[in-house]
Amino acid sequence: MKILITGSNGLLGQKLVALLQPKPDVTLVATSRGANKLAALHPDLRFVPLDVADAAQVRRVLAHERPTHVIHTAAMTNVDECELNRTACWEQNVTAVAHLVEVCAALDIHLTHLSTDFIFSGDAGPLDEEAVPAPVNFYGESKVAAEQLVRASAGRWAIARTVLVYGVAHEYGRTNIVLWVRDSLRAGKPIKVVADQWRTPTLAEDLAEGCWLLARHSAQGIYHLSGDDLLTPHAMALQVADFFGLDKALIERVDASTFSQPARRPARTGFRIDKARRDLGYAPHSFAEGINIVSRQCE
Ligand SMILES: NC(=O)C1=CN([C@@H]2O[C@H](COP(=O)(O)OP(=O)(O)OC[C@H]3O[C@@H](n4cnc5c(N)ncnc54)[C@H](OP(=O)(O)O)[C@@H]3O)[C@@H](O)[C@H]2O)C=CC1
Ligand SMILES: Cc1cn([C@H]2C[C@H](O)[C@@H](COP(=O)(O)OP(=O)(O)O[C@H]3O[C@@H](C)C(=O)[C@@H](O)[C@H]3O)O2)c(=O)[nH]c1=O
Repeated sequence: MKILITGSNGLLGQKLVALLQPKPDVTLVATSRGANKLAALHPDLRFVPLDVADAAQVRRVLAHERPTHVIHTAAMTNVDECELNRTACWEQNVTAVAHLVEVCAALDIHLTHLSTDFIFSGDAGPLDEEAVPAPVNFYGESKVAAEQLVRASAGRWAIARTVLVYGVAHEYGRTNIVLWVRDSLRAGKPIKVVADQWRTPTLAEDLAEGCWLLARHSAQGIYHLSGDDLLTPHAMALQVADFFGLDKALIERVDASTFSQPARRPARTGFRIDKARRDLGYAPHSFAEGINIVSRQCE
């Protein structure tokens, strides 16, 4: 099988390259906007520049590469930036998906599309695949619209929804909950962490494995691929501090009454992953194991 991934410079993209590149029965094509960040790590990686918001590039690259599967990870993932720059958010997260859906259906390419718990209101969680979307921020709205395009596709598709992904990436501009807590406490910096949001945080390597399982089986439908521990960010922060032996007094427990971000966050999400366990054999690490794995990758 020939797998083309979009957003290969991103956190999930980098884990997919690390997972798929060594597989003898997979021909891998990594694509992303801008220069390839993985050339030094994977010198024999086939990399093709692809801005998925450009319809002509999508058509040209997919027609030339002729993958059997696309794993679409590229997106604008800064939720606050999406709230403030809605045009760019819609371009990257919706218009781009319209191009991919059109070409994948025309060329009979199986499309795995990445989606999020942020399509939900956060009124009740953890959620299974039957839950009804009701987003509370613009990023969530864009990802609902993207799912609707994929679900209306005439082609073969799977939607992989995930939650609060954490891990270590190379030359990576963004942080995530585990690294942000560890690095803040190591620097002696006090942090305010919410105790009224609920998530099932996801190790990036587990998400990559779940996406591989979907592609390998050319699975069809919606799958929740997250961790299985339902935790608040405050509880996560305490676990990170304990693991690395850092000062928990620097962690201030807050809630929505005193902590807010430019974009609203859904309060209670998190996913039930029974369907992925049953259908795919998906088996994520616990949050504690995930912190341990991250610690072994860090400088
Ligand atoms: N991270 C998380 O907690 C969660 C992520 N998800 C979803 O999973 C997917 C992967 O997330 P993650 O790996 O964390 O995201 P990252 O932000 O780490 O990576 C996204 C990558 O997509 C690239 N990109 C953005 N726009 C385009 C474009 N038009 N063409 C090509 N590449 C583009 C970015 O490149 P550049 O650096 O140039 O911007 C970036 O490298 C996304 O679809 C996201 O919505 C869902 C739930 C949780
Ligand atoms: C920055 C910050 C975050 N938090 C909490 C809020 C939130 O529950 C959690 C993560 O906050 P962040 O703003 O870093 O991440 P956030 O934008 O909430 O992460 C989201 O990213 C997109 C891509 C998704 O698809 C979602 O699943 C989710 O992972 O940590 C604090 O408690 N204090 C803080 O100072």
